[in-house]
Amino acid sequence: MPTLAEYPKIAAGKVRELYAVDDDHLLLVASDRISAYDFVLDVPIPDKGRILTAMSVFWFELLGDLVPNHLVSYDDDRIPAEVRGRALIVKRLEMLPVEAVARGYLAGSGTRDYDRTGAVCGVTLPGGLVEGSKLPEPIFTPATKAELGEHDENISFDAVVAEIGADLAGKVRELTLAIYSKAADYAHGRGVILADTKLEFGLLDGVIVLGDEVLTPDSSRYWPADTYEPGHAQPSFDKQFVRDWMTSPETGWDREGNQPPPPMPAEVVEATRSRYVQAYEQVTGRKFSDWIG
Ligand SMILES: CCOC(=O)Cn1cc(-c2ncnc(N)c2C#N)cn1
Repeated sequence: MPTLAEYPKIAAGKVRELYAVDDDHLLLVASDRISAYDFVLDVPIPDKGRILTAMSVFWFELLGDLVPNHLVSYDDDRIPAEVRGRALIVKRLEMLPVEAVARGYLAGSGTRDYDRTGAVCGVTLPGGLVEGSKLPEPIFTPATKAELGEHDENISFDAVVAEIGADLAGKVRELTLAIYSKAADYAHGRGVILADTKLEFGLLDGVIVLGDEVLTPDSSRYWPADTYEPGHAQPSFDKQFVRDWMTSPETGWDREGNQPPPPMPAEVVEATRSRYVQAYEQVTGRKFSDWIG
């Protein structure tokens, strides 16, 4: 069993790292770090990396008939013991330079673009929609991959065509909407609204392959279905306890400032861990205690 230090690190995000295993394989590692209000918090959420990795594995399996994916293994000798259960051996792809986003509901930058222009990424929407509105049908709202710490920028479908060509752009849109629709329907039946999701695709021998993490609470908005009510920001299934703590009077933290947030108390950490476990078990029907690592 190799150690993580033996693998060259080739990319790092706020809460994940990517390492080279060999010419054809990479190791995608999910940490226990959590990001809220664009800050990576000091205190980790125990098992967050394992829970979100188990979620990606579930969705790769459920979506296997829709699209090939880059997952090779989540449990083999190439995975160092220190990251077992929160790391995936994946095929090395030629990644497409687009964040493939599907939205079934209006939220975040989608609401901002809609309020300003009546459209999102050039897709005109009906009038009268508000934050949290369910869209008449899911829409493809691509974005550019921003540098670490920057926000992705929403772009039009035509901009994607200019970047990767009409054929690939069309296939990426079709796959993104099909994957989102199947996953959102599946999750809704289990009490979770997937409001939107961000996917990444790559090419392997000319074939489009689904990469990255898929349909996790870090790449998607997870809302509890039982409290859904358009007209305001929906509570996050997983991050609401953290957000409420950060903005509570007792912390005195200013979200608009640039001071790092205060360290989370243990009860907020534990409550957040429980929400990740609940999201996993409720959506997949699997027991997290059965997951490796
Ligand atoms: C730190 C995490 O960064 C990313 O996930 C973004 N990213 C993905 C790749 C990638 N590159 C080749 N093949 C792949 N299978 C993948 C994947 N996934 C590179 N950056």
